[in-house]
Amino acid sequence: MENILEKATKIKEKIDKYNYYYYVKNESLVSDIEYDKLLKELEEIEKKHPEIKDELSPTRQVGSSLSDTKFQKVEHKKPMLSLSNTYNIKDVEDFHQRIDKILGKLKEDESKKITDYALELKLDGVSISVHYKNGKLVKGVTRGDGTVGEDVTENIMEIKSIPKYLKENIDIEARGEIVLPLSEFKKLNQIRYDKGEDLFANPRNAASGTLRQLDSKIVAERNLDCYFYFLADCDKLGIEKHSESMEFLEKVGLKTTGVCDLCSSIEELEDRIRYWENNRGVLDYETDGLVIKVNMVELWDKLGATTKSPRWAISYKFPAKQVTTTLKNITWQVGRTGKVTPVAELEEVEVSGSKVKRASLHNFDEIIRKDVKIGDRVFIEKAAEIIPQVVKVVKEARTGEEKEIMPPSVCPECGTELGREEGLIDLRCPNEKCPAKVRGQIEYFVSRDAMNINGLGKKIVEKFIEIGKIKDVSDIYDLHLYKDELKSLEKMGAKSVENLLKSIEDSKKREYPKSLYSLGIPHVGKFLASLLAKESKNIDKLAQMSIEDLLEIDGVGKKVAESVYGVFRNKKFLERLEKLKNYGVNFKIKEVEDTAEFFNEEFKDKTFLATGKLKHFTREGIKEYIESLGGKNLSGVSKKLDYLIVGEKAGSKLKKAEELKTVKILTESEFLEMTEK
Ligand SMILES: NC(=O)c1ccc[n+]([C@@H]2O[C@H](COP(=O)([O-])OP(=O)(O)OC[C@H]3O[C@@H](n4cnc5c(N)ncnc54)[C@H](O)[C@@H]3O)[C@@H](O)[C@H]2O)c1
Ligand SMILES: [Zn+2]
Repeated sequence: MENILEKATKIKEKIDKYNYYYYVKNESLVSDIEYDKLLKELEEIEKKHPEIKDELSPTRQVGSSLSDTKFQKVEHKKPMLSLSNTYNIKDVEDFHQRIDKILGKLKEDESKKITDYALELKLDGVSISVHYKNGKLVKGVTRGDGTVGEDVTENIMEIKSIPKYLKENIDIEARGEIVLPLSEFKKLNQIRYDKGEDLFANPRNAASGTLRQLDSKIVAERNLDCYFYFLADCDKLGIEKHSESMEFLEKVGLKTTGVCDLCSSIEELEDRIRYWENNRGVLDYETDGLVIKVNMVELWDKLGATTKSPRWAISYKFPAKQVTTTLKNITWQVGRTGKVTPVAELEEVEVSGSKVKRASLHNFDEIIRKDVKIGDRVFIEKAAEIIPQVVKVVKEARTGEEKEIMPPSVCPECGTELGREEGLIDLRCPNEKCPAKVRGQIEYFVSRDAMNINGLGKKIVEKFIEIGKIKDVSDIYDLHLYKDELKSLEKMGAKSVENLLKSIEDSKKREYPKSLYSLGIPHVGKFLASLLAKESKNIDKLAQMSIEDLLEIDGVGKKVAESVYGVFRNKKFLERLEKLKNYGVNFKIKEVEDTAEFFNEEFKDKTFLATGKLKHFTREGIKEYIESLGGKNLSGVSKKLDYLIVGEKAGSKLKKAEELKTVKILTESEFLEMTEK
């Protein structure tokens, strides 16, 4: 018993501290998921041991104490509660069962057992209650501890989406969520980063920190936004359904998210949950989940509330995007350009539904700016399909045992002394033969958007670099000389060797934009590679272009022009290019002539015109076909015309061609015969 009490007290102390940081200082010491777990743990203990329950337990309290607030306190007419949350469909089902049960018990309401739900986005910001009198904005109050909030009227006056006047002269209280749009959040953190200030871990902390500023000018600068999700006393306005309240809010000029999906079964709820799990990425604000509400307002009172949350609503939380973990070590990775990047080695955690052990830190400057040390508790984030990033350090969690991170002075792969290019913050290995660089270059060269060579995995590349058979990307095209070595590699059967060699051989025919991209010219990504390929037609021409020529291409800026100009004056690059060309790798745009699948000498550079009604082609279709065979289309009959294809009812054009005598006249079937040669 003693133990349980001690345990509960310890958890409470922790939660109180987290609450204080979260609600008062607008900072998170742990991720939401860890916080929620801790709170659940406390709830379980209290359920099993009701005797230790106390009124001040965080399981019964909303928010955090307002004892040292800088704002005037205002009591809410009706408490502003929290929401109980779930992370899975099973809990949503339980919620639905509970409601059904309660409503079932209310015999007189049997006829009203309408459990239609409204499903909304749960915006991750700060809640606000706004009051309008006679249509005029008079007050804005934060949720505070649920009973009493902070008067932030002056600040909300600076938020454009909270209108000073409604479209109707009415008295209402509406509640909503103030958020910092993602685009604004990025801007704000960039400014703070440039100034060397601490970063906000997420838009919620930034929104809360901004709203609770004493200086309303700062609020005005940050472009907060607000979406409403609740209309108090809507029944007095004759509104029966929550969804109708939302329409009403819009009508009087208060913005909602516009998402209020009506569902009448668990299946429908599940369907919408899945939908929003996959599609929330398109929104410019952070959503941490969905809120499911009983739509009939009349039922709300019947269902009631606990001291902390209503029983008629529940939040369904999405898998956490941000979690905290311990940074165990830093390793240094050498990329294809020689850039040496710090990689955070983490205690494994689950984030956005996948297990993560490593995160990127970009460069040494980032370590300094974020003040990262080995042993730190760090927030990491994994947004859709992006490599996890270290967001920030929890400095309050430091014990004093953390170790300073030192940048390496030599390349961890080849031992060469590292340098910094002028004006650049990145450390670089200058050794052209650095195995890590060659490895990175090959990985890039064979990748799908580049040469698309299949079967050349890391292991093979490492092995061949080790035995000295690959020193440069171009050496890939000599691999056919080492069939035996390839076959001797683990898991490489004769068939896979054959497939690999075929894939290497096929890559020589890769289109010019792709082969150009494969060269890994700094700043030339996929788009620029296609643009440069299109403009230059072949690599020799590109090599001759001056910086001015390059700048003339729409879409090419100074950085790219200098980079392209530079590589074609780099001996090592030119040597590699020469080797690749000698192996037969394609570096020119395939003109129509040679893209022709059925390349046909008779068509090459010959001119064609079709007239009359054709049986097998439309007018456009035959033109395309001619081009695909290497021919050219003319629009009129002249001495330049080589062939006139005549269909039914050919008229003046045929006559003219007959007169000229230089034009060969073909029927449609003669033309088709010609293509089959
Ligand atoms: N990381 C930390 O240290 C820490 C500390 C305290 C709280 N928290 C997080 O905050 C949560 C508790 O905070 P809370 O009480 O604000 O609850 P909550 O944020 O989980 O849910 C309630 C709030 O959701 C908001 N909301 C957004 N859209 C809504 C909509 N359509 N309808 C109704 N409400 C909507 C409202 O502001 C409401 O007050 C915890 O579960 C935890 O995730 C984290
Ligand atoms: Zn090196």
